[in-house]
Amino acid sequence: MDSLSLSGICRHQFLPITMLDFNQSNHRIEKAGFVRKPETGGLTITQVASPLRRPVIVPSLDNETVDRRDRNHVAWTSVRQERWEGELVVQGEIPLWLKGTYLRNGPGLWHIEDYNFRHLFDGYATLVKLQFENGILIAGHRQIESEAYKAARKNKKVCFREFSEVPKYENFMAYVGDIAKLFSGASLTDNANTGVVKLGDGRVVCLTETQKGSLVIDPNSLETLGRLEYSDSLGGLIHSAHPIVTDAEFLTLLPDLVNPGYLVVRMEPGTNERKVIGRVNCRNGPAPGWVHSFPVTEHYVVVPEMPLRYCAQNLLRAEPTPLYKFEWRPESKAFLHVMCKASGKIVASVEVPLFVTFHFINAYEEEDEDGRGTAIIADCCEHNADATILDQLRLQNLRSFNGKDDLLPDARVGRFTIPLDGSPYGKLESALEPDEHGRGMDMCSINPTKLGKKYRYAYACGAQRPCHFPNTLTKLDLVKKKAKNWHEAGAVPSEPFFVARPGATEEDDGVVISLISEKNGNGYALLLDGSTFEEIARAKLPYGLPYGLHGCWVPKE
Ligand SMILES: CC1=C[C@H](O/C=C(C)\C=C\C2=C(C)CCCC2(C)C)OC1=O
Ligand SMILES: CC(/C=C/C=O)=C\C=C\O
Ligand SMILES: [Fe+2]
Repeated sequence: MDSLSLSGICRHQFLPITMLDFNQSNHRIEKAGFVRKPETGGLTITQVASPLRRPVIVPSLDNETVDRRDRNHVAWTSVRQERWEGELVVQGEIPLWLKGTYLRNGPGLWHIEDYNFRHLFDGYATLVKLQFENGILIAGHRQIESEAYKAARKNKKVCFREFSEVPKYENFMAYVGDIAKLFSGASLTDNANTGVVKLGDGRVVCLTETQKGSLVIDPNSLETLGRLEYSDSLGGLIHSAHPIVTDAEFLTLLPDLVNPGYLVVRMEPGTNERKVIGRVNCRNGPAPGWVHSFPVTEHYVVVPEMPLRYCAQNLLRAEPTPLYKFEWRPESKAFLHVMCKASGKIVASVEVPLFVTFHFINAYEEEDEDGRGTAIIADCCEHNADATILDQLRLQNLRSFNGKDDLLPDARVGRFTIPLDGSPYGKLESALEPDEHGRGMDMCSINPTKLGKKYRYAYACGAQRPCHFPNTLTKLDLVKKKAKNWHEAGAVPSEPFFVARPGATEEDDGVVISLISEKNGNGYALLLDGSTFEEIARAKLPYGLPYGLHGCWVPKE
């Protein structure tokens, strides 16, 4: 679908409710109805029209006026306008019990003026919503108004330190000044582009790795309401991008880069105060391992100490390194620490084989016949101890897929066994044969009622080779050690998100939601049955959206 046909389709099928294009402040309009192609730096002019017959952006990396659909996948192309909302036409049937809003966050804008970002994780946050009620689906997206995003729009340049992008310094003194601001956190980004969570008190918060990037949003309008200011004095600048959030608590890890270790903290609903449960000192190495996520069981928090360590030197650099703010330190080894949630005491600390993970899937306690805990099982999307996955997520690599070369490094469901009898070593094995899911594995969800408990099913993205990025939706049966894969040629699906049917007794009784970015530039919301993993509904969006990372469910009360 091109932008000209968008106008017709929108009026008849998508019923746009609101729309705002980027042209008003972000991109120069050469003349009415024409825009400079923003990602080229070239002068090619493309005529476009929007549902309201105002000019909108057709982002392209090409320097010629060609059909961009053949060249650059919409998954890796900046979102074309600031916001949109409208009702979608549904093919199939949305279950009537599905009442609420699925929110998905992710980096959706990878350029400022003519400057193009390099890494997937640098993009300014785009929040997407799918509101389900009575079989009707209203969709929308909107940019999150972080200080970093607003400053970049206003000043037409990167103003804060992002995942890999840093502001361009006019001279050495400006660089030194910015480094000084790094220690206070002032120069760090608040671009909350990673996840979105609903706290027990109803607040909905978008998150990233920086603590200042905890932004409260309105789940209906997607408006940015303000920063969640933590009222404690725990300090530190960073935290895990994936807190464990339930109606009862918000648990997270605060890495300590000065005295290598992690604080395990807990925040009650209705407060902004995190309280320390306990501290884990690193067993090895000059800095803590990256804690993008961590798992919990019913009684314990598992703190991972990966050989992929934060690196102060790389943090200070003006240009990205292959491992960005991290470094690979195999000699520092890998450990898992187990902390009792009630007492803060460390009950186990074991060395494990080297590993690399972004995402833990779940964890649970194993017991003997007398109900005594014998071990903890912790599952994660494990990248075969190869940190190069981080560099594979450069946009140039993602955009360069030609349908032939197979560049996605192998990954698996890594299953750790942590003995609770004082043994010094833990085990790491594949939970199922990785060929079951094409040796790709990331972006996982489970039935939230199984959090910290023995579970059977997980949903994630696997791979149909050849590919550069996970491209299947996969249901994992961890008991039968089998996977069922959904795949559509050329499509990039985002994290399959499981929503349980109210009153369900079976673990997989529910739906799985994903947003699909298609090869031809289109996109749709997809609903699969959680049990059969067959399609139950899909609804075409007015235009394909960029890839997004993590989501949450806000039930309608
Ligand atoms: C994954 C993933 C990437 C994205 O990260 C965003 C930022 C701003 C991360 C910044 C940093 C590190 C990754 C390491 C230590 C310092 C700091 C600069 C805060 O969010 C994600 O979830
Ligand atoms: C997209 C991704 C990690 C996202 C982190 O939040 C990993 C994909 C790897 O295969
Ligand atoms: Fe993540």
